[in-house]
Amino acid sequence: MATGFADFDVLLLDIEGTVCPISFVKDVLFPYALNALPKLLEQKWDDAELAQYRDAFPEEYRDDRAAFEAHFRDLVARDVKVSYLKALQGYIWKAGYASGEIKAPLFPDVAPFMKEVHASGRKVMIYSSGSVPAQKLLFGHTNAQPSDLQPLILDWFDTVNAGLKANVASYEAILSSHPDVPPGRWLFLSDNLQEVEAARGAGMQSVPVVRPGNAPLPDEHPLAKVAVDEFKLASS
Ligand SMILES: CSCCC(=O)C(=O)COP(=O)(O)O
Ligand SMILES: [Mg+2]
Repeated sequence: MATGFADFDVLLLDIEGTVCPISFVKDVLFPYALNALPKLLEQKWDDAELAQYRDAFPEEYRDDRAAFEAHFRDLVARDVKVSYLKALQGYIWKAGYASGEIKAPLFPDVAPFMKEVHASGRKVMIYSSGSVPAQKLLFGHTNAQPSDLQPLILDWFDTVNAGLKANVASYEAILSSHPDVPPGRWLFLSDNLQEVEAARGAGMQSVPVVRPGNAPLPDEHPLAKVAVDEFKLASS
């Protein structure tokens, strides 16, 4: 059993700053997509394969390659968590994971904790601003043993099927997709206090996690007192 938490039936995990360092997302994933973008647009601008991602962008960027690329770069620079950007990033990252250039560096306690929760018959689910396909790539190519942790994960949520992570309604949507589990039997872990507050607003248990590379939690915030540190998730 994990220490410090009330009992739970569902472990719902954020990704960036919770299961892996923020630097992996900001310094590896985002630059990979930015570097690959010009060639992709040059080679596939008119391809049906790219059309589903291109057509999800606002109308003013869909028919103008330069404007499209500039908009993509601007969204990434501002870390805007908009679904159409996240979908295209996930599509671009696929080649990086497949070639072995990208591998997700999970914090050392993550895989043991997920395995422990799964082995005890409880459920592990993911909720990230990254698209569900991007989440599956990440957990399919980790530094853990085995590298593919997808078999441990029962369900996946993003801004498309749940909504924005700071909104209480998004957690209510997640709860409604598993009506067999009462809200109080969920445990959501995230580095983001707004997300933790929103999950609590929907009736879930939720605490912030403290990780190397994350911004320090404000001392005066009541949730800082219940934050959990690295290496304390798993009992083993
Ligand atoms: C699914 S991996 C990419 C993560 C990502 O794009 C992102 O914006 C991270 O947001 P999170 O909600 O996991 O903090
Ligand atoms: Mg996060």
